[in-house]
Amino acid sequence: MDTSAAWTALASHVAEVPPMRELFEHDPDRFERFSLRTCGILADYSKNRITGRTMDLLMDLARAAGVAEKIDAMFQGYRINITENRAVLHTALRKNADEAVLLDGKNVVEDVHRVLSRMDGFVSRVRSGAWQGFTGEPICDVVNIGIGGSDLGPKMVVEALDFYRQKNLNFHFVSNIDGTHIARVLNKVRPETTLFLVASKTFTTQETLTNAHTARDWFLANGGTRDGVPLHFAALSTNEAAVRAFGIDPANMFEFWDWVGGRYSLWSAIGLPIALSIGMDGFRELLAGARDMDEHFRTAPFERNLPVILAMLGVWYRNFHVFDSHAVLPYDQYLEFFPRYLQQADMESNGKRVARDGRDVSWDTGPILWGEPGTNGQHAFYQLLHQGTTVIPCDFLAPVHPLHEVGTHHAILLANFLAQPEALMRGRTREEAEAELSVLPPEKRSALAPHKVFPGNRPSNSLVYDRLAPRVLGSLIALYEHKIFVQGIVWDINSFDQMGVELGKQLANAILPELLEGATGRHDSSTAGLIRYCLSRRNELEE
Ligand SMILES: O=P(O)(O)OC[C@H]1O[C@H](O)[C@H](O)[C@@H](O)[C@@H]1O
Repeated sequence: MDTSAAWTALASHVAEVPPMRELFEHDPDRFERFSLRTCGILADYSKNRITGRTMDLLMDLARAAGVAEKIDAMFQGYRINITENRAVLHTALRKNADEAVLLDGKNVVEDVHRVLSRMDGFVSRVRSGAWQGFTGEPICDVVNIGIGGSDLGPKMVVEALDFYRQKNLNFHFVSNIDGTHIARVLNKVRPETTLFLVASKTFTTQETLTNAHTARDWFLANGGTRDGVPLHFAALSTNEAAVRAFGIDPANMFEFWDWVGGRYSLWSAIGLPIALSIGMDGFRELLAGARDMDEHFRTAPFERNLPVILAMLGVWYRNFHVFDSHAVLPYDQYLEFFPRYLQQADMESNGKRVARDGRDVSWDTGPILWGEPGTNGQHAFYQLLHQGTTVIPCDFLAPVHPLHEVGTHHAILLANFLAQPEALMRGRTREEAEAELSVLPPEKRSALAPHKVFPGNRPSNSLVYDRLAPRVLGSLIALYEHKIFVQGIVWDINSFDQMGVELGKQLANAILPELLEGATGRHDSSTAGLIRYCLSRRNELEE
């Protein structure tokens, strides 16, 4: 990859791009040239270190990497997850019922809509109160027990769309094996009125099964009856045998399939908490928004294709400027969990070091992704964004309209949302800094001025949508999914496995009996020392 003509051309082009301030001064149409409206989102990518030629070269690289062919292959259900020999078909989860996607000769869209209509029935019964707990009371609290993709997506969307939530239902998400997590939730709910959704693609995940057992024990110890279990426990999974073995009736299981990656699963039965919160119509709107973006991604020419553009800008920074991280900064409190959700989507997908053929890559792959809502972040880490020695490309997101009616908050929020990318791009020169300090005596001025200089030329994208609603949220999430996909193609990695999470799990399984039985196995002196310390300190504390 890094020896291709497109790659080499980009490598020598880096030095040719003037600072952004200059580019804006010389081109009054820069915003028009480098912005795009699609799927309810205005994306301004003009505050990037790019010229028209940069974009041409980046699109050459995308073409050389075979992005167009790979997009087709994904949508058609080819087994592009090569290490697991699986298709990658989260896009089939949002197809209309009259469309078809064939996998091994079977139309998977039929399965998708069969499960959607089962979800529909369940959702309306729970929301209307027709679904009753073991004492005949309706459900008030839904506790989703899952981790990773079986937690982050539904949790992020339920929170993001809380405005649309049916207000007599409350949602809780338990993921961590740390018992504190479930204990705190169980303290807030009543067994009579609580519905537990055990969400796990594999239904073998230690955290989820442990938490689910704890929830069931709590239910039975607090007045719940064995006959009542089916009224209070449902499973969202691909693994019917394991669901049965756990004791959940398959009638209460909402199914999905191995061609849905965990981090791409919120569109499947894993989205049941979303549907319970905003209703099935809202959930279908979310799917429709993702479908809008799928269509855009599949059909728009690369030059006007938002996921491709954002992906290639990311490649530009990661590989040709060697910037390590990428910040996602929603100026929308409802998107509080969006960066955290994207961490799994992006870092589990593209945190890879071998190419598809198993050879070590000689180029950088996925960046560190992180972020917090604005304006909070401004009062925490933006100092580094503006004046630190490292450059962090940012995505700023904001709604034009708020979903509340409190005072002038939204204008202030938007002013900040607009000012930060401007400040990052423009910076402040030494002369400007000195001019601002003109009231000071010259020696004080020159002592202070360097601290007030902002280098500027720091890149960002701004994404603006009307107001946060299911449809545009669906488009936004799918935008990032496809961006990650394109980058994985360019980096020639398999974005769809996650083998890097295995080793730690295996070692934890080896250490657990040592902690329970008090014997130390074979470890390096650091790990052995820590185990010994924990065991002896625990004994002392328990005395
Ligand atoms: O849904 P589950 O099978 O319980 O998996 C939950 C999570 O577990 C693993 O650690 C994977 O790295 C994640 O990709 C996955 O989302």
